[in-house]
Amino acid sequence: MTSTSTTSSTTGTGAGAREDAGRPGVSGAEIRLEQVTKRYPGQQSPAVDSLSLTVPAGEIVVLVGPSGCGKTTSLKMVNRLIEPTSGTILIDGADVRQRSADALRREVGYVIQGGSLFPHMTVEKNVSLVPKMLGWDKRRTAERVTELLDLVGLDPDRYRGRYPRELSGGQQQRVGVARGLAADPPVVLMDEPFGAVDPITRQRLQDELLSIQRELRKTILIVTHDIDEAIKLGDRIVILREGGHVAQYDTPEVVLASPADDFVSDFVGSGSTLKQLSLARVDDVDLRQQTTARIGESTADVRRRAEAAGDRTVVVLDDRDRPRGWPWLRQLHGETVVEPTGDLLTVDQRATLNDALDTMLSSSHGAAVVTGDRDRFLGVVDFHAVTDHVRALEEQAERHAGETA
Ligand SMILES: Nc1ncnc2c1ncn2[C@@H]1O[C@H](COP(=O)(O)OP(=O)(O)OP(=O)(O)O)[C@@H](O)[C@H]1O
Repeated sequence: MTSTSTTSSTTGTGAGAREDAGRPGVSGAEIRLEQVTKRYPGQQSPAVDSLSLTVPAGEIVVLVGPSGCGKTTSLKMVNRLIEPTSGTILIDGADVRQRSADALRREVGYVIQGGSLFPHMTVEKNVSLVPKMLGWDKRRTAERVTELLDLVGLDPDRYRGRYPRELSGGQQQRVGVARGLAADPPVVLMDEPFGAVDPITRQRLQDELLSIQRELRKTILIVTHDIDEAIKLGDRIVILREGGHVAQYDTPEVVLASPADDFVSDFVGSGSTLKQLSLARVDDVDLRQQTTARIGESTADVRRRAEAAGDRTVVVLDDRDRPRGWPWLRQLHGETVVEPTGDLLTVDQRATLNDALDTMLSSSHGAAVVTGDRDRFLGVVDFHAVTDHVRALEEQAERHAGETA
């Protein structure tokens, strides 16, 4: 794979992108910007100057760069919240200027920082806004709300009637994501979607977005100023410098390993082993198998199974295979397994090893439970897995240094 760094014409270069387009399971549509310029009235130089960029269908592409480099302007031109001064933007090959407002609403979801929910509307009303504008009937809209709240990890019965002020920042952001996905658009634009929440919630929301994307395979264009977020979320990242000029557009691996120039390497920071942990995902390492138990199951049976496997803990699952607790055997009292209390720290299989490490450090188990689609249990990631991975990275680096010496 090669890295591209050109300001005039930039397209995805990695192997995965093109092969995905049109493949079953990909519901996204390609976005193409052709020499797009935005000159705000009264400004000497353009905010975005002749930007050309192709976002392949079904991928997450992240626009990242210093403040004022034109990220938000570029994003908002895609759904015409800002009109370009010149140039063309195509979605699925067709010019966005030819689309009616309704067509754009259907095709492009929009998520911004904090969810920006209407405070006087319930969660249900907020999520139904676009379907209503598109004339969906009540039943279809209500079903869609249920489906979406479930998808973003909010119990529909519990949350649909609540007002935004009755939700935490992270929950409001989840509703914002649900609203952006409401009309099932092939393209979703996100502007600093997780900027307004604390770091742990941010990590969870990022994991959830990756998990949702595994199911939906939309084309998602995200703006952030946080390079770690870009590395974690992006199939590809676009590093912009002032004036919306592309400094580099490539996969996070290539950007980290071979920054196009000093601007990129300064922006990305040094390629330490820890940063490399942001590139590896939990599902890149071997998960430890772990005895599981069901709520209501005989405690004696569970204990026998765990002891036979040499486990001192069990992961308790609900009827949808979602982890509910992670007690030590000595904490299993009574005849049957009950819903455990206490901390259960989970990470999504697409979480980075960096996030997993953070989670493990705050767990009394020195490990974290790994979940996949719809929060289903997959196994356990522990320090051994991370240290093995670091060792492999170091060996690889030494070999590389040996070859180039
Ligand atoms: N409505 C406007 N009128 C005039 N100039 C504007 C307007 N909106 C943005 N700009 C200017 O255009 C440039 C790009 O702004 P933009 O918001 O796209 O950058 P950004 O990379 O998203 O920045 P940040 O990370 O700080 O949000 C900046 O210099 C900004 O001052």
